[in-house]
Amino acid sequence: MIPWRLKESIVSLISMKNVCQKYKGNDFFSLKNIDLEISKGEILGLIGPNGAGKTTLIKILSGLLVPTSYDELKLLKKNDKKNTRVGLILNSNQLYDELTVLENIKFSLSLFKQKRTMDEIDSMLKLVDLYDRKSKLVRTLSTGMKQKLNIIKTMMLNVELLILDEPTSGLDPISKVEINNLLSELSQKFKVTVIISSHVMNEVERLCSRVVFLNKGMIIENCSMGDLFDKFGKKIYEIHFPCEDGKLKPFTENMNPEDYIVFHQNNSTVMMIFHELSDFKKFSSNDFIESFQERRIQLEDIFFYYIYKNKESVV
Ligand SMILES: Nc1ncnc2c1ncn2[C@@H]1O[C@H](COP(=O)(O)OP(=O)(O)OP(=O)(O)O)[C@@H](O)[C@H]1O
Repeated sequence: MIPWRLKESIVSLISMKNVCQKYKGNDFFSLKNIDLEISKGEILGLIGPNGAGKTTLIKILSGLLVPTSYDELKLLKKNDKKNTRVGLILNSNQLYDELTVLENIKFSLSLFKQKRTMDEIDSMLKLVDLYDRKSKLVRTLSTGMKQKLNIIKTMMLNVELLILDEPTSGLDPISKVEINNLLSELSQKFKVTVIISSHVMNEVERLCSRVVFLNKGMIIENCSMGDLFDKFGKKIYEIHFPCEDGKLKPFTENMNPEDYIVFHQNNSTVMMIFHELSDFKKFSSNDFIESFQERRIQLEDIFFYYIYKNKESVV
């Protein structure tokens, strides 16, 4: 079972205070005043719209980028044997297509001066159903198989922190589920800390124990998945109106603006109400409404909430 709540004995793996990043030539900060603690064993979901700063943060976490300024920056350094402790899997092919599956693993091990027995390699290959393909050239693998190989190859380096940028991008729904199951299994089996940056909200919701929400370079939410859903309640009411904002006033005038968002989608105005709605009959029975739906709240709804609140779109 995926843990929703963080365990009591929290050991901090990474800690940063007031981290800022401004790229050369930009007149804005890509990251602004970032305070973040990452604990051992957690699966952290990094979410936010395009350009929010997720990749920039990942680069800093993996030591690829030194931020413009910071008050504190405790990252995972190479250990005494000079082995890497951070595995970074970017949204690109990090394999050698003209080498076999096994050769790719062996090359990676030798590059990072790590040793694995053939039994250990075989058991990892079996874990991801690639054992029968170990002598095949990587270019003959599907995108999903390549991603699985990328992940186990990195895990065999004994990393303590695995960072993945869009790990399921370009994969079919089955492969997506398989990759997420693999990450969950690896986290539990090897106690590795996992950070994933993703736009696929239902995956983050299912996989991650904590979520960090970035917007315009700032952290606007950072809490356990359980606490986030406690905050927003269990249900959501989604109401579609014909596209005439003015007519919404009778519906919204007695409501707390913090409880709902309004935005346009196709030819409709969509209203999402986030807390128990006392008098929802007035919505469901109104002729003016195109559709009224009561459903379980999802992370994607909360994502919408933060984005539209940030745009001050409340009617
Ligand atoms: N090397 C760079 N030089 C200048 N600006 C950059 C550079 N890298 C990123 N940026 C800018 O910093 C901001 C944050 O970019 P970043 O790639 O971190 O966002 P992101 O959340 O990963 O976006 P996406 O979801 O689209 O991948 C953007 O405005 C981007 O244009």
